[in-house]
Amino acid sequence: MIKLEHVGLLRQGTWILDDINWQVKPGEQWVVLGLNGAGKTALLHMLSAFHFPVTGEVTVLGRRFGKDPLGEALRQDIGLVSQTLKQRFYVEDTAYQIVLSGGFSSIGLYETPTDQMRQKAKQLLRDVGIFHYADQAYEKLSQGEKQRVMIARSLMRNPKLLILDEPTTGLDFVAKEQLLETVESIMKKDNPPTVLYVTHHVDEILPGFTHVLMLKDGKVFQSGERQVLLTEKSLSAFFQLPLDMMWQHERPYLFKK
Ligand SMILES: Nc1ncnc2c1ncn2[C@@H]1O[C@H](COP(=O)(O)OP(=O)(O)OP(=O)(O)O)[C@@H](O)[C@H]1O
Repeated sequence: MIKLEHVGLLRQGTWILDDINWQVKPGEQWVVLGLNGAGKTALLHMLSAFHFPVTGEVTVLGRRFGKDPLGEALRQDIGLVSQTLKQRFYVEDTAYQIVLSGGFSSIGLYETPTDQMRQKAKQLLRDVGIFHYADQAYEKLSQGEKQRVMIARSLMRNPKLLILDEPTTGLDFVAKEQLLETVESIMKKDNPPTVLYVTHHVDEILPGFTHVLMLKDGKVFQSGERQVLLTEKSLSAFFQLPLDMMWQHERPYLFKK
């Protein structure tokens, strides 16, 4: 699905990604964990071909950067939900219209949707638990509902890769848990997309995630299976703090010692 070999990205004289080696195989579900400024967003934007590496080789969904067509051709297969790449919508657009527009490459509904697309948009609204807000103007929805609309929208074109960049930012506890439930349910479906879930928070590593990439100062600190990596020792070293870890409902929670 994804292969990065010795990848480096330079911005204003600083390597914001430095010698990244990372491979994501079909069937795996990944969390990308890192503190502020670790390079998580830079990495995601590279996978979506918004950044090109200065060094190394990047292959995403069988397309090798510098060799195969990228841009829209690649982004067709990637669902990206990111605060930094927030799409602009018309104020009066409803949740349903926004989800439906995900079936097209343009932001607005300039083309005529098929019946199949309309059915699909409705089903996705049900899947993310906000069908009852289908006709509500997007602008009037809460942050959590907006995020779920954006996730439903990103699933309209059956992406092979679904990238969620800090999707719980700004959500209250209830909205955050609802969003996490949505993410878990997407991963449990038949033939789910490969999810890359970016976060600062260890407790968002849901049971459905199989692997974790720990990114620090633009470098891979560790990467591998969730069960192997999530230990007090490795997380204490990662955060440079002595930590206690507790598992509840198959999710890890950290406490400073
Ligand atoms: N265009 C740029 N020019 C210079 N520095 C940049 C540029 N883009 C990002 N950076 C720097 O690269 C580093 C990584 O940024 P990035 O946004 O990828 O981090 P992040 O892990 O997503 O952080 P956060 O969790 O705060 O969103 C930061 O130190 C940032 O200031």
